This record gives sequence, C-alpha cells and structure tokens, in this order.
Amino acid sequence: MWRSAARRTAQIRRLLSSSAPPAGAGAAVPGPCIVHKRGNDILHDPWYNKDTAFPMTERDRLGLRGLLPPRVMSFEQQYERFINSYRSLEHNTRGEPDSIVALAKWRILNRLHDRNETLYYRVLIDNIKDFAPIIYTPTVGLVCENYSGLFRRPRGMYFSAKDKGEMMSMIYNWPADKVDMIVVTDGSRILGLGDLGVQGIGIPIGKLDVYVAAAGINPQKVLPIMLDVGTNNEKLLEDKLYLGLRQPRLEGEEYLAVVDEFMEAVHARWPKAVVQFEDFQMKWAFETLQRYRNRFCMFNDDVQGTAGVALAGLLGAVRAQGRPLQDFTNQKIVVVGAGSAGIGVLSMAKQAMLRMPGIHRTGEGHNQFWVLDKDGLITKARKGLDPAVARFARGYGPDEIPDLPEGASLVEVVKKVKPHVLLGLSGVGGIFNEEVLKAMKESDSPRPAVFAMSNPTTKAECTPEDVFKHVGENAIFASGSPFGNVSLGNGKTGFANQANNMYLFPGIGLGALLSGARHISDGMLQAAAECLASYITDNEIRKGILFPEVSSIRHITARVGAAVVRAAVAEDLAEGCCDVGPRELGSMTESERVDYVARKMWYPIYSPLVSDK
Ligand SMILES: NC(=O)c1ccc[n+]([C@@H]2O[C@H](COP(=O)([O-])OP(=O)(O)OC[C@H]3O[C@@H](n4cnc5c(N)ncnc54)[C@H](O)[C@@H]3O)[C@@H](O)[C@H]2O)c1
Ligand SMILES: O=C(O)C[C@H](O)C(=O)O
Ligand SMILES: [Mg+2]
Repeated sequence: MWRSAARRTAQIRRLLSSSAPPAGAGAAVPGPCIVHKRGNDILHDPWYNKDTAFPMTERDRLGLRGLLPPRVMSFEQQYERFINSYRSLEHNTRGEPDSIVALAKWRILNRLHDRNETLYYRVLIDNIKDFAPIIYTPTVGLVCENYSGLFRRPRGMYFSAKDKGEMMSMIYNWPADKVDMIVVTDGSRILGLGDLGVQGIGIPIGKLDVYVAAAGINPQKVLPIMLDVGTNNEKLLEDKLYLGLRQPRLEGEEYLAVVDEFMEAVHARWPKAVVQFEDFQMKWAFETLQRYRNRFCMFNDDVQGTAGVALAGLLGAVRAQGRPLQDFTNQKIVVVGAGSAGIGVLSMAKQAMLRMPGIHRTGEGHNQFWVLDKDGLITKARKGLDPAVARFARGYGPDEIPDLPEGASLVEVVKKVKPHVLLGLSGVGGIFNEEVLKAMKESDSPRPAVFAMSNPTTKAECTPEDVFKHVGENAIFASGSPFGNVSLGNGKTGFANQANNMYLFPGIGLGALLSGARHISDGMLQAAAECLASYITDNEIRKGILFPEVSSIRHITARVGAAVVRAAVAEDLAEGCCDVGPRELGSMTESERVDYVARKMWYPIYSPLVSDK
C-alpha cells in the first residue's frame, strides 16, 4: 500500500509542482467580464478592486480616471510592496509582546482582505506557512477573544435567536448568487478558549480563508456564519462593547429550532452548498451531526476532520516504529480529553482497527484505548456517562490489566499502561508535564509519540522542547498549533509536526462539492484520512515527520479532494457538479481525478473588467 502511495505521491507532486501559477490556474480564470459598477463603487468592492493596478483602458471605461494616482503599478509591484510593509512591521515590532505583534500582523492582513481580495489571497497562498498562524490558529484565537473591540466592518452573516421566523428571507440578504462553502459556529467552544459567543465568528472566517488558500474555493462563494443563541460567558455578558445577544444561551428545543431554521434557509437558497459545523460544544456537535448528516451535505470538522488527521498521525506512529500497519491493533493509546474531538478520534481509530485483518478475533470488545477527562480515567464505574464515551470506558479492578481505578490520574495511567501514543485533546495547556513525559519515556514503543493537539498554542498539552527533553530524541511530536522544530545537537532535528484538521477539511469540503455529494459518508471521510496518511514517505516517517509541510497544502488538498470524490462516486452518493457527472468522475484514473480537482481550484489573478471586443 505504502509503495504505491509513494509512487502516487511522486506523480502528483510532479503534476502539481510548478507552483506559480499552479496547475489549473489558467482554466479557472473567468473570461473577460463586464462589471456593472463604476467609479468608487469598484474601488470599494474588494472583489473587483485592483488599487493602483487598474490599466488606463479600465480607468477610462469604468469612471476611475482621476480617482487614483496616475501611475499604473503591476500586480507584482503591489505584491512586493505589501510583503515589504509586512516585513518592516515584523522588524519594527521586534521585542514587543507576542500578542501585540500577532494582532498587528492580523490587522495588516485584515485590512488588505477588506480592500483587495485578489492581492490578499495571492499573498496568503504564496506565504501560507507564514500567514496561517495569523489568520488561523493561534492568532485567530486572540482575535476572537478581542473581536468586539477589533470590530470595524462585518464579514459573513449573523443569525441570532431574535431572528426566529426571519431566516428564510434573511438568507437572501447575502449579495452573492452562488455559495459553495459555508462554515458555521455557535461560538460555544472556540478552540480551547471556551464560550466566546458572537466573537467566535473569527473561526469561520479563518477556516474559509484556509478553504480559499488550500482548496481554491472561489472567495465570492464562501460564507462564514455565526449563530448567536446567546452566551454563558459572564465576562462577555458584562462587557459593554460585547456585540452579541446579551442573554444566556438557548437550550434544548429552543436551540435546535434556531439551527433547524438556519439549515432549512441555507438549503432553500443554495441546495448544493457544503456546510461545515465548527467549534460547537460537544453536546450540540454530536446532536447536530446526527440530526443533519443524512439530510444535508454537512460535516462537523472538530469531530470528523480532526479524527482523520489524528488517524493519519496514529498510523504514521506505527510506521515510525518500523512495524506493519496491521500492528495498529496492538498500539496502546492514551487519549486525554473525551470531548467532541477526543471521541471523534477514538471512534474513527476504533473503526480503522476493526477493519484490520485479525481483529475480528476480539471484535467490538477490543479496547486499546485509555481515555481520561477532567475527572481522570474513565471506567465502567463512572456514573452518567454519555453513551458515545461509554464505548471507550475501561473495565476496572483486578480483571483489568493493568489494574487502574476509576478516575486514575494521567501520570498513574501513563506509568502503568506504558502507551505507544499519548494524545491530548483536552484544551488544558501544559497538562503533559515533566512527570507525565518522563513516564512516557518508559513507553513500550521504540518511538513514543506525543500529540499535543489542543489549540491555540497556550492550550497545547506540552511543547516539542519538553517532549524531546523528557521523552527522548527518538520521540515523535505533533501539535494542533504550529511550533518550530527543535535542534537536538549533532545536526539532528526533532520535528514539530502540525496535526491540525486544516490538512483535511479543505479536501473534504472540496471533494464533497465537486462530486455533488448528497451527503458526507464515513467512507468519504475514511478515504480522506487514508489519503493523508499515505502522503508521507517512509523516509520522512523514519525522521519523525508525520505530516506534510503546510506550504504544500494545495497539493495535499487536491489529493484528498480526489479521494473524497472517488469514495462519493463508489458509494453512489455523487450527483456530479459543473457539467461533470458521476459516471465521468468515476471513469477518471486516480491521477486524472487529482488533475481535475486541481484544475477546479480558483487562483487569484486580476481579470479584465472590460471586454476588449
Ligand atoms: N488539532 C486539531 O485539529 C484540533 C481539532 C479539534 C479540536 N482541537 C482542540 O481540542 C481541544 C478540545 O476540543 P473539544 O471539542 O473536544 O472540546 P470539549 O470541550 O468537547 O472537550 C474537552 C474534554 O477535555 C476534558 N478535560 C478538561 N480538563 C481536563 C483535564 N484537566 N484532564 C483531562 N481531561 C480534561 C473534558 O472533560 C472534555 O472531555 C480544544 O483545545 C480544541 O482547540 C484541536
Ligand atoms: O481551529 C483549529 O485550528 C483546529 C480545530 O478546529 C480546533 O477547534 O481547535
Ligand atoms: Mg474547530
């Protein structure tokens, strides 16, 4: 499997490696269009605005002459100018506190986003490794925390509890005729920062920026949405500047009625749009997923996207030990955090184990997992367990090996279990402390793996420095937010992998869209995870590299998207899209499908705004 995957990877990398402009850029560029706006309306429309790069013909014919300085700049000059001002901002803020620098960087990017989308997305795509930490985790967390103060102009749509009965008409207030991709949150669990109410809108905005950069979704066709059903965050309720509803969160049927109405409105206007649920607290994450997944083309990124990324990492950890993949069924995995993400990971990992040869011996009862939440190890003795969590509860008492009591502490569990993998999705920064990591050194694995997946950086369970220092140089590390690699001396590097659902959600969304999937099945998600797992070569894995560089995110997304399309067609869920039907999608070879997906990606270049005919 891995050899053919490596061959495929090489082929795809060749196919996609001419990066500027990438494969498909030409094909996705719309032909000359006549814009119906004129003058300042064009300059103030970030989609059409070219700032100083409007050629004279367009200045004449669109009423722009005199509204701009006379010199016509090229796109390349504008690009360079922006990058230079970004670099001088970096230089000038050296020594300032991290949060001040991060917010200053976010502001300069946000201003460009507001002004000129073409230039914004080009700098984002070309510099995604540098800019992802600003528009996405960790800075997006800081932006959400300060959103009411930072607010200057709206982006996306806001549906509040006060809009009950109005949503079907409100949805038509959105100016774009076509929307392909929606990311919606209710702000109830923003990263590991808790309930941020309406301020959580920063997350859908950041996720959709990643969609444009990674999946080439046309930014005119994305829609970030906030469902404001109130907040239980006392600090925000008391904050005079807070921009959301100042009321406690709706609960029960009242809550679901708002989400139902919203989903119906979206579906009525854009029946083929893919809806990604993001950062909902656990109870609503699971409830809405069950409620909508067979009715709409939707998925929950925290439950399902995260699961696929973690599974790819877990399989990588098996390969790093030089073991065959089937050995996954013997891996001992300690998961810290039994929330939407933790349970999503456990469910997908368990499904993957059950598919592996030999496992039928033990079947459903096979439990290679030890799961802890805020009350310690979860065992069958725990009262009132959510059924989704109960599946992973350990037995307890002398029959259980090792013998661990209900509520056992993390360090006790790690010492006794000696796990191959310690995976954190707890939202508790630093919980993998020195004692825990030193216990991980006694792991039964020759390459103990520590995944500190909580976001943002302050909530990471540990740092790569901690891991390579306390667990050892042969350890493997991955985190949800980016960290730098660690120099281990003697020219050796300890790799800080980023295990973030950004490696999968863009491909899941794009694949669902291009296949015209009626809904998003487990098979499609599994195909996405397997594709990501096979992206990394054995040589990289040996070095401790489990995930690709963020800079290759478009290549990865093209492959993941193609895998999702293939699975949708195979399961007869595909209805096709853009004149390409399911039969045609199904008859493509794997590399043709990847090529097709890559060609459908939007790429930012200035299009002519007047026809020269
Ligand atoms: N890397 C990624 O791609 C990715 C994806 C999704 C979520 N996350 C991160 O995972 C974290 C959790 O997300 P979630 O949606 O599961 O949240 P959640 O609120 O649903 O679950 C949090 C879980 O952690 C447990 N917990 C809290 N304190 C603990 C402690 N001291 N010890 C052990 N367990 C403890 C809680 O009991 C709960 O089970 C967040 O920080 C989020 O940013 C990362
Ligand atoms: O937003 C991220 O960076 C990943 C994930 O969706 C999270 O909620 O932490
Ligand atoms: Mg999330």
